[in-house]
Amino acid sequence: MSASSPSVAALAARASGLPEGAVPAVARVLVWAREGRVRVGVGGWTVLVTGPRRVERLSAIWRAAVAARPDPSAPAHAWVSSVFDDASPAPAVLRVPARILEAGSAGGEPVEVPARMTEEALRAAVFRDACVRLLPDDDVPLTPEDPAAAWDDAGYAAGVREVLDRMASSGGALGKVVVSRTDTVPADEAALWGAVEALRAQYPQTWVFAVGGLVGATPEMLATRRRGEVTSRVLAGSAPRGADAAEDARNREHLATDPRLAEEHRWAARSVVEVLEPVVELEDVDPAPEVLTLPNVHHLSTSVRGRLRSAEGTVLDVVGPLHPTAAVGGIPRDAALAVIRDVEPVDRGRYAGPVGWLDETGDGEIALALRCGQQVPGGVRLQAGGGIVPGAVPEEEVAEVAAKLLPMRRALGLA
Ligand SMILES: C=C(O[C@H]1C=CC=C(C(=O)O)[C@@H]1O)C(=O)O
Repeated sequence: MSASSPSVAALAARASGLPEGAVPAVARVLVWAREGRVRVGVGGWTVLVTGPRRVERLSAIWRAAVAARPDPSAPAHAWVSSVFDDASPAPAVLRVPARILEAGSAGGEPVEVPARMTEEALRAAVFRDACVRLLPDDDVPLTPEDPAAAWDDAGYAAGVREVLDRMASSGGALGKVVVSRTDTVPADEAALWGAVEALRAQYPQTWVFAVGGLVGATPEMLATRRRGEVTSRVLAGSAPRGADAAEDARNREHLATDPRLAEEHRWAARSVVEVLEPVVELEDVDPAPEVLTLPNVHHLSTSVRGRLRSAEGTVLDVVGPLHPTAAVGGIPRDAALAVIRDVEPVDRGRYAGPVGWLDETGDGEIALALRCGQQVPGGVRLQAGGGIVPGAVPEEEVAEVAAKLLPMRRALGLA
């Protein structure tokens, strides 16, 4: 980031037309940032969706709203953040800002991103769906929190053991379950804005986002769609960063060669390839993984790319059947989901759900909401998880999740 590029909070204040020094609430601002470029959206409308097939319904609502506008070909832009589990009481969110500003790494004046939506068009798009609420502003109600229900380290280790027991008694039917935990910390608005800035500066390889108070820096891209081209970045299998260069190289080498981690990764990559293949002409149906090194952790990473077989739909229609991938759910998917619902003490809400943006053509970028925190009354609920496969060691899993919580803890000034 260049010294002359504005902070995200300053950009949001400017987009909101606030006086010098005033800053809007994080939960009301939309952010999407990567490698020095940042977009913020403010004002506009909020669509809240509950019930099944939320990602596909968000796509249908967006397409209907675009088509219902006076000029359906004019630019339009929305942010989305869906829940991990369709059974969650928390709503999926479609935010349509009234104003969008973008700033680049080269500095210079922020530019206005043209976008035109009307309340009438959104009303026309949602009126048939009884499980949808259209709010006439930028408010996304925060869900109350019960930190007493959350696991501590010992609770998480016990949860991992429970999952390993269930795998053993499944006779091999249950191959992988991603288990996650929460950590609710106090944070005010200034700390959250500071976190957005710190994540941008420290994790340029990730996508930094804020939607309805869910703030994070995710390294995992479910799907991008751009003029018929689709890409996906699958992550699964992790190793800690070393304390020095030699230990770091050993950890990286272990990740690149360990058969259990390779198997865990292959499952996750296969689950994405199998879902995409019917709708995307893939360049390679058996792509090889690489090691992605982030400041806090190494990951096995596979890039999948190809061309859409049909121009219909939106990036959310690509994502709907993919979610939840084995990187956040497990294998087999439904059995793993049932275990997650049963074992985890706190509903995931929008953690590990699809998060990103899309435009009037249906193009966009939808990542997985990982390495993030959800603003709750008085603080932020951080959440991270890890893939559990037979042979996993609970204490190592505790350490892995701590490493994944670190970006947010550090960004909030807590570590
Ligand atoms: C579920 C998370 O990470 C997933 C993504 C990458 C690597 C993972 C792993 O190695 O277990 C997880 O599947 C999380 O960060 O909360």
